[in-house]
Amino acid sequence: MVNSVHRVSLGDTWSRQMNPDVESERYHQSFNVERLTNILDRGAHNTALRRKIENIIQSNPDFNLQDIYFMSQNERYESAIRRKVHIQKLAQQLGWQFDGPEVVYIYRALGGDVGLNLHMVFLKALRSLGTEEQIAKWEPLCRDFQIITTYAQTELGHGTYLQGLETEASFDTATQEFVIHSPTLTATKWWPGDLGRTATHALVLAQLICSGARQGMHAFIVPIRSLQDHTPLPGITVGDIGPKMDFEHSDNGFLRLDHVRIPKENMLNRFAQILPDGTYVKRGTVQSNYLSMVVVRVGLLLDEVIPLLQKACVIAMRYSVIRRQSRLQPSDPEAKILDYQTQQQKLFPQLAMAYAFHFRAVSLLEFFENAYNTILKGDFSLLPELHALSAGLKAMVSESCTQGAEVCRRACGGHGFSKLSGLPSVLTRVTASCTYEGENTVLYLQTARFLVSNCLQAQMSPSSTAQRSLPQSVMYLYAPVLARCPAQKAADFLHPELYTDAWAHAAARLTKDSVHHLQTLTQSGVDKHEAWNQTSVLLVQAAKAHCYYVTVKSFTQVLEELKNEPAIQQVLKRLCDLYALHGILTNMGDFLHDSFLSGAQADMVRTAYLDLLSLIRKDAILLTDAFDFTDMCLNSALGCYDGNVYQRLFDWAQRSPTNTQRNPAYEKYLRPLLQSWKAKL
Ligand SMILES: CCCCCCC/C=C/C(=O)SCCNC(=O)CCNC(=O)[C@H](O)C(C)(C)COP(=O)(O)OP(=O)(O)OC[C@H]1O[C@@H](n2cnc3c(N)ncnc32)[C@H](O)[C@@H]1OP(=O)(O)O
Ligand SMILES: Cc1cc2nc3c(=O)[nH]c(=O)nc-3n(C[C@H](O)[C@H](O)[C@H](O)COP(=O)(O)OP(=O)(O)OC[C@H]3O[C@@H](n4cnc5c(N)ncnc54)[C@H](O)[C@@H]3O)c2cc1C
Repeated sequence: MVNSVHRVSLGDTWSRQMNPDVESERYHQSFNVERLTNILDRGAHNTALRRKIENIIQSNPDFNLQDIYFMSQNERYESAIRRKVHIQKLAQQLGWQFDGPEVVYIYRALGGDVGLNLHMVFLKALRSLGTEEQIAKWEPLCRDFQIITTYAQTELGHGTYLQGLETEASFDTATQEFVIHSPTLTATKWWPGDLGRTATHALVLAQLICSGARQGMHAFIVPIRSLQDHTPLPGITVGDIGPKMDFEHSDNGFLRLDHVRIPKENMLNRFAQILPDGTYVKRGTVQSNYLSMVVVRVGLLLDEVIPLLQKACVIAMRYSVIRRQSRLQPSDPEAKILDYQTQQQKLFPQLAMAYAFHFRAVSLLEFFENAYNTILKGDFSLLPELHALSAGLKAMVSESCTQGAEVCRRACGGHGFSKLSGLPSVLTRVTASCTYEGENTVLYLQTARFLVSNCLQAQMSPSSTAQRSLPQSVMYLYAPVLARCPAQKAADFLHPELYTDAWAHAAARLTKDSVHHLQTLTQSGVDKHEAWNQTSVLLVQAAKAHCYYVTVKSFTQVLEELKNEPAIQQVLKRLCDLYALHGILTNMGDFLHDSFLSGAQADMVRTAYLDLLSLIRKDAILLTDAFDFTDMCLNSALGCYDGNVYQRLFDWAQRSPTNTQRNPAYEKYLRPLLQSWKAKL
């Protein structure tokens, strides 16, 4: 079997010997797993390229991920840098583009455990905010790693509120330079990855001051370390921010700037420029310089966040078919824990979500690819919708993937608490994504702002011409919404149109309620900002429902495109149904609130949902196999393709330094303690 050989750790002797409990799950295939993998990869050619890269990585000992669970922070950092440097050498030898698909696949193969990730964030910001000449100057330096870069925006005192950033960039007309300065302790840059011990240049986001006026946040390329000996340059204080919950392989850092001078050309000028006399010339809005965050938010869903939930699902699902505990019938052998309905209820919604988010993120990426070039040319018409979609989806996906990863971890019982399961690392890593690139609540509120402004527009001009000009993703706000769900039996809830309408109804109702709440407050004399704050819990709820709706809608569109592949369509439809219905069940209050659903219909939803669990059960392992993670990438004793969990857990534990080194605590404390009683025994 070509595929299984690809997936297993070739160095492991037991990899060829399948655990029969996992093997039996693969006997009867109701759909073509390879074809589903190709769909997820967006083409068989991508699957082939990805596997080629994975084989190169897997057979090269320089990329070994063994033992990372036993490493200190320093060791993790050093090994991540080592891997990155090897990748760079390999890319040169094999003629890969430095930001080509190969590099994305290497990142995946190594579970993201590579250094210098902020280099790509810098590059995305350069391409978004720099002029063509600036890109032509700096991009080759990045490509060849003549410089190592980071993105330094967040400060000790501010991360979310970018208007509050304190770092100053004052233009000096006499020398035609910017003076970059941290005026207070709270202006210290804090958190940027690769800053603490590595970067030579930082893209510093600072308040531009020219001719005495503050012009908002702009981006400046600032050299921070010597290219000769890597020491901090004059005026620079830089270091590592200390231990973190995860991201130990990355040296998140701090940076203080004491009147550091940089040339005028180092301000990224796509959307704004300073004339030699200090006149400020604007080509966009203050928020144009936020574009790089939109770009990064879109990219990290498919490259970083969603794969973490997919991995958690693979690990927990494979473990759940080899773990046997208790009996379903007193006379039966012990049951696979995946045969318990409660275990299915934990894991299958996470699996459905992993698929739903994947397809939603692909659709967002396609929208982004269409909008991005027009935005770069100064046409901002699609930017508000792109910002609202990317902010809301980043928030929903990271939050749900974090919750999902924890569900998967706990579903593995005690072994899920062991780092060797791979699950704690998945969890702590995905947790970070709820905060970086925009804290989630704040991002939901950005989406809500877009919903409110479109809802108000609809109220003001309800004509059909006005409605047609509205952004695609919020059209449903204007469509006549059914007051009651028409379902009469459980099977009716398996119609994609029915549950998509249900989600549209809930999202529209929550948005309209928020708008009504805002209007009632302002009409009663409450200041509009205070009214916003007093409505913000409702607004976040509306934004979440909107994101759920667009995700359900994307998934149903994917199903329509699979009309000619009935087996795959059927298995994915079950996941789509489960995703939509699980959301309705867990937010039932929103659907009962205005009697859109009746109590009897709520029971039908539950019936349809529970029936789906047993249907998905027989395909569960194949659906996780389709993600096609290699054992190396999973790095999990519980999640390996061959299912040899117990042998692996035992063998990996032997490698712990605590089992191979002398115990200093015995010499220092335990021996004296034990020996003090010797005379009396
Ligand atoms: C590869 C994996 C490894 C992991 C790497 C991790 C790397 C991590 C890097 C980082 O974390 S970098 C730092 C990221 N920081 C943030 O994301 C900060 C979050 N804050 C913001 O985005 C903004 O400050 C804010 C929350 C949007 C608020 O900004 P502001 O107060 O200026 O705006 P508002 O008054 O709320 O809105 C004004 C107006 O502007 C529109 N808008 C806001 N942001 C954008 C945007 N990005 N693009 C386009 N438009 C935007 C907003 O909708 C308003 O429009 P109107 O409603 O007035 O039309
Ligand atoms: C692993 C990691 C890597 C990072 N990498 C980088 C990097 O490379 N470069 C970089 O510049 N930064 C980086 N960051 C910083 C990150 O972008 C910020 O921490 C993030 O944007 C959140 O900002 P904050 O810390 O100021 O949170 P805060 O805004 O202080 O959030 C604290 C609480 O306040 C609430 N809150 C704040 N404002 C509002 C509001 N207006 N309305 C309602 N509630 C609000 C939030 O919802 C949250 O509950 C990184 C962070 C992490 C954890």
